[in-house]
Amino acid sequence: TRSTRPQRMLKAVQKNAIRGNPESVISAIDYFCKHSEWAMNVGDEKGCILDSVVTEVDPSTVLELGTYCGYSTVRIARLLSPGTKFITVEFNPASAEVARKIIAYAGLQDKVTLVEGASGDLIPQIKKLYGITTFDFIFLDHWKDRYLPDIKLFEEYGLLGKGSVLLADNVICPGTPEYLEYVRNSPRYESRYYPSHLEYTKVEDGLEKSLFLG
Ligand SMILES: Cc1ccc(Cc2cc(O)c(O)c(C(=O)NC/C=C/[C@H]3O[C@@H](n4cnc5c(N)ncnc54)[C@H](O)[C@@H]3O)c2)cc1
Ligand SMILES: [Mg+2]
Repeated sequence: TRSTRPQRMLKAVQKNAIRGNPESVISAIDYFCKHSEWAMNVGDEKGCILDSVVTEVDPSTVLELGTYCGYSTVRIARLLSPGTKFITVEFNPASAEVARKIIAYAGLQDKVTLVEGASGDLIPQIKKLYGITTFDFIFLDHWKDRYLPDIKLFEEYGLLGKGSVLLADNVICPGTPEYLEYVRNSPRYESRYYPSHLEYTKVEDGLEKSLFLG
């Protein structure tokens, strides 16, 4: 049967990247997306903004919603200090399997806990299951209509602390209007928009960084 795009992306990583070298895995995926098949990774342009925010926050606890193939997982994990707790959530088993292999190929499997499931089911259990009280950094890149309900779950379950940073992909394209309206108007957040482009295209897109004020 025909392979899937994530499987072809994995093949490209295994063929073109150097095992244990996260930079080469990132470059191999970006090359695949630019020259073979577009895929919905955060990409190199927005990826550099992601890198700078992760470096600035230097988090001890990280949550990513929407692992997909693990591209942003690798970008984030390669920057984390030893001992950082990093959970990434993916509900499509096929995507999760490809992501596990790409993360392992980059040599970052010991830094990442990939949880298969839906964010809405997992978030209420994170404290109990993983002993995490609050997240220092959260990257949202899953279904766009889940951003708002999930940030409300973070608040409800006390997973945000003063200074927690949320970074949301695709706030322009595909767009997350309700989420943007919420974080930009809530007195509990200080938000800033980072203009960029939809991965591997010239279409306008950007990231929204929101600081939880407590
Ligand atoms: C019109 C249009 C279409 C597409 C684009 C291009 C474009 C550009 C982008 O950067 C994009 O991030 C997206 C996009 O749709 N991303 C959705 C990403 C989903 C992945 O996350 C998984 N997932 C989805 N909800 C959950 C959830 N609750 N719990 C756990 N995992 C979840 C899925 O299993 C997928 O692995 C699209 C631009 C414009
Ligand atoms: Mg995205």
